[in-house]
Order: sequence, then structure tokens, then C-alpha cells
Amino acid sequence: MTFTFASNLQEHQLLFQSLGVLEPEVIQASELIAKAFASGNKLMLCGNGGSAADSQHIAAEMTGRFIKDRKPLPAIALTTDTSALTCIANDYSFEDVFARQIGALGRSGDVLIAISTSGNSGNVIKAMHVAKEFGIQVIALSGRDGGQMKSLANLSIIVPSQTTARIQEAHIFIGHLICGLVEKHLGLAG
Ligand SMILES: O=C(CO)[C@@H](O)[C@H](O)[C@H](O)[C@H](O)COP(=O)(O)O
Ligand SMILES: [Zn+2]
Repeated sequence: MTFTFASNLQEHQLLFQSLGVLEPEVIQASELIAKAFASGNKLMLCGNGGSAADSQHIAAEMTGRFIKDRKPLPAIALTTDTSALTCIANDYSFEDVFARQIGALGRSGDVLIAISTSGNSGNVIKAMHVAKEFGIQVIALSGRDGGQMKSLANLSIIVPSQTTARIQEAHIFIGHLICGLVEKHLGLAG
């Protein structure tokens, strides 16, 4: 397909028309996170590139606010601490940048949202392995065929698209939905 405004818009619209199929998984994800918050646990997020930005964006909706004024909710993006990222990548490997932070900060009962459009980024996969070892529930946000993340996750949300940009657009839509539903489950939404 030629890269034009119209072709991108059409592809985006077609994808968003089909996203209703993900409603059960999105509701399940929000219930899982609300339950973790209600039990005093936290949410961690990780991903690369645009998915790093999504991780930070969603964490900020939780610690700051989404729709309503309410108490801050404990969420942390593992993509923001450049000292930790460069130290771990330099002294260990890039594959360890999220896994090692989970080893340091993760507690049983926490939830990890692992974001990857391919479902195959090595550092995200390693983070999922370590999270499982620690009794942390993993929600995988992916696309394409779900990649390796699919079989590792407790809950897999796979955007039905082959295009990275479209998958990312759906990921942040789903992230916003999860934030709103979490506020609703916790009785925090107006
Ligand atoms: O935002 C984009 C492309 O739209 C890029 O920054 C993209 O996120 C990067 O290439 C990532 O490294 C891709 O990784 P992943 O989604 O396959 O895990
Ligand atoms: Zn992007």
C-alpha cells in the first residue's frame, strides 16, 4: 500500500472498528490491576521505543490522574531511569535492563504490563520470565501473532494488525481504557 494520509487513516479506522473483540481481555486486565492496587501491590510497565513512551504515559495516568481527582495509584515505568538503564546495559546486557529492575523492585502480587508490537523483544521477554519467578502477574500487550510473549503471559492482549504504528495506536487506546476501568473498579471514578 502507498504511504499516504488517506491509506493510513483507512488502515487505522479499519483496525479500530475491529477492536471490540478485545473487550473481554481489556476488562480482565483492568480487574487484575485494580485487585493488585486494592491489595497494596503495584503496577510496573516496560517496552522499547514507542512502547517505552506508552509505559511512561500509562504509569503517569496512575500516579497522577486520568479522569478524576483521586488518590495516587502506585505504578512505575521501568523505562525512565537512565542511570539504571545505562548501568545495567553496560555492566550486564541490554536484555537485562527491565529484568534486573524487576528483580530489585518487584514483589509477589504486583502486575507487569509488558508492551511489544512484535511480541519478541528480548529485554521484554526476559522481564516476563523474571516477573513470573517473583509471582508477578504479567499482562502482555502485543500485535501481529503475539510472538513469544503470547505463551508467557498470564493475560495476552494481541492487537489484530501487522503494522507497528497501528498496533501502537491501539496500545495507547487500550492503556487509556485500562486506566478508566481501574478507576471505576476501585470506585474512584466520578
Ligand atoms: O515507535 C516506533 C515505531 O512506530 C519504534 O520506536 C519502535 O517502538 C521500536 O522500533 C521498538 O524497538 C520496536 O520494538 P517492539 O515493539 O517490537 O518490541
Ligand atoms: Zn511509533
